[in-house]
Amino acid sequence: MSANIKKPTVGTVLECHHLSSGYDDAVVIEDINIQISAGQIFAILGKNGMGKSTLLKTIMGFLKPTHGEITFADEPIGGVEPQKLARRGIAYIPQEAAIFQDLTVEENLRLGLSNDRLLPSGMEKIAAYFPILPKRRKQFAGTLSGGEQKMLLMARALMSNPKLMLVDEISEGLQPTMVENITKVLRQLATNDNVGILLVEQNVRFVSRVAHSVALLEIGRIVREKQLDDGTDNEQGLAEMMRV
Ligand SMILES: Nc1ncnc2c1ncn2[C@@H]1O[C@H](COP(=O)(O)OP(=O)(O)OP(=O)(O)O)[C@@H](O)[C@H]1O
Repeated sequence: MSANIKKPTVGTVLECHHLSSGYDDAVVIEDINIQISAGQIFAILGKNGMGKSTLLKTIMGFLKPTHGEITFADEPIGGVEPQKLARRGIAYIPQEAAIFQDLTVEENLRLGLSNDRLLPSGMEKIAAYFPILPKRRKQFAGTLSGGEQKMLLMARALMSNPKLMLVDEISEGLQPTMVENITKVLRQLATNDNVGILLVEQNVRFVSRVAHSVALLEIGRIVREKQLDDGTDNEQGLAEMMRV
């Protein structure tokens, strides 16, 4: 797996510059500075309540920055509505299983499309990444297993050919084999499709295998950063970074 790590070489897709945000008067994330290139997987590690989801919600336009800037492909996007950002190429995969349980797999996937004519090419792409989903296209999404529902969430995001993916604790509650599967898919998306990926996670093992770069978030601030080395076991180093 790690032998496939591609060093990011191309332009910046996302930049947060002195970004702060929160809810009403409560500042939750403060002075966040990150830069993600096309083809790079950047992970933010943090324990419960540190502000990981708040960061993604701010980038995706659900919350307005109280300070600082966010740029996507060099364009400022702070406070731009989520639907507009989705059309511009940002896919958001929330922590909660945000699929429509009473719709079929295919109907859920169609919701990721701006134009129905793109369905065949979208399904082809999904078949390559998640072969099980086209086989289940007529099945109600609510009857999929928890892991399959996460796959469907990711697959729906892929239907729009995103340039940037914001992924909130995708590994939570998943079996190790499913986590491995998702690791492969994320790596391929970065390597083959040049997607920039921002993950927020608590799962050190998963992050150590999937990410190129890691930042540790503590009470809304990035306190440490680390580049992960190709082909070496990064898990112990990351676990130590979490502890100190
Ligand atoms: N809608 C909200 N209104 C007010 N405070 C909120 C809201 N959502 C989250 N918070 C607070 O913001 C802080 C950070 O929450 P956030 O969900 O961003 O953390 P997290 O790192 O994603 O945690 P977890 O891993 O548990 O999901 C917490 O103290 C939380 O209580």
